[in-house]
Amino acid sequence: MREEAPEFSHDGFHCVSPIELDSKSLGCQTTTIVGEKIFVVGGPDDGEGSCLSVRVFDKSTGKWSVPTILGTKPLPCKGHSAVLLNNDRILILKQDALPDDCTWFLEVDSPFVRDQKKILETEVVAWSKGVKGDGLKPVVISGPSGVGKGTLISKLMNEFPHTFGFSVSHTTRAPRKKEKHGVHYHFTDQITMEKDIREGKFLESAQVHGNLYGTSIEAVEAVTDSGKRCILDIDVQGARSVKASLLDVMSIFICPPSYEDLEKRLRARGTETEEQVQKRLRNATAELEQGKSSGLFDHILVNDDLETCYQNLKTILGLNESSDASNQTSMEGVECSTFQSLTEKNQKVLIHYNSNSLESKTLFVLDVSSLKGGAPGRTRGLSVYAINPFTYSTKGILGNNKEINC
Ligand SMILES: Nc1nc2c(ncn2[C@@H]2O[C@H](COP(=O)(O)OP(=O)(O)O)[C@@H](O)[C@H]2O)c(=O)[nH]1
Ligand SMILES: Nc1ncnc2c1ncn2[C@@H]1O[C@H](COP(=O)(O)OP(=O)(O)O)[C@@H](O)[C@H]1O
Repeated sequence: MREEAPEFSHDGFHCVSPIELDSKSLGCQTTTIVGEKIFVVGGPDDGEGSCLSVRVFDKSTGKWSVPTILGTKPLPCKGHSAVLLNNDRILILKQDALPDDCTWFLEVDSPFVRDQKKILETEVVAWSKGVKGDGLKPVVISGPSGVGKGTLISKLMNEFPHTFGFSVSHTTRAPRKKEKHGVHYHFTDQITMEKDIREGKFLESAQVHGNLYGTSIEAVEAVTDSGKRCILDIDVQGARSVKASLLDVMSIFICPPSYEDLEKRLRARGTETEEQVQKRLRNATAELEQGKSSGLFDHILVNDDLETCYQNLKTILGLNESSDASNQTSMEGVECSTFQSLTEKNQKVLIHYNSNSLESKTLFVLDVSSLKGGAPGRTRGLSVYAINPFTYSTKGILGNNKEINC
């Protein structure tokens, strides 16, 4: 599926049309046609591997463009193969990548990309890493200031360090004494943050207690890409925005046993001025009303006795004392170093190896019929299984297939 397109030129970088490229001498580049557009992934090899750059040729206007690219980008690789799925995303299989980093999706017309195109009024594509199995939904934890969200999250992360990762938000509020930049928050200023929000870098953002807070897409993807379940500590407005977004989450609202207890905890923490304490307590009334009544949250927990609340949280999250549910998302067993091309038919993608290695290798099929999630975040539901190349014929599995080579 290759088509003529004129010479691409952007910011002084020149590249011949996709049809003329010689992948051996110029590095790995794939072209994929989606309706009126041709998506070109990768470019001339600069000696450090292809950076999987993306360019788009619009057949209707005859113009090239470099789209806005959302999501965490894949690390460079020696080469890749590409195949279009569902007319809205391109499956990219990286060569010589670690097993849990070889399967990626470049969304070109998914619901998230369509939304972002409207907001940003430009060509948009989004990267999303593919993971085996259903993975686990990110967890949103909300509740009024001082209710104990941070305390509960710390306990969870200490007990299950390999399972959970914290989504580090951005905020314009000043750091507290023990808070570290990049660990508790990315501390930033209003102008920078507003610019980043306009550029589509944030999954959600809200004005809370007089400061701007927000979850960047990168913050969530950094956690999910490390194979951990993402925890977001965000306010009720943020929880509402996330629920309305395409990120599929589990949401939990934490209540205090009483308003008086909340006030006591907030004052005992001693991190806010009296004025800030008053503001947080005033806001707590509305937050509690919204949190409890709107059906916004999947679960509501009362944090009276800390240990009891923590055990209830663990039950909701499906944890028991001895299990650390990490590593559920690895793609172990998939050999990414020697494949040559992909063939797709009926939502199954066959990974072809070069003929020399075929005799000693097992073939793998990626079943993409039950994909879930996607940008922003990972694409879950990928199933991988091996087939014996000597007992199955390619045609038998896939019928008359189309093939896209690197
Ligand atoms: N919407 C949104 N709220 C956030 C985010 N990060 C933190 N918050 C919320 O902002 C509020 C104030 O947070 P913070 O200043 O750390 O105070 P604390 O909750 O009293 O520790 C809390 O309700 C947090 O859940 C974010 O990225 N987005
Ligand atoms: N169940 C509880 N009982 C008594 N104090 C608590 C409880 N949970 C948390 N705290 C205390 O309340 C204060 C506020 O908790 P924190 O986790 O900072 O709240 P949040 O993150 O929701 O603002 C902290 O000093 C914490 O030690």
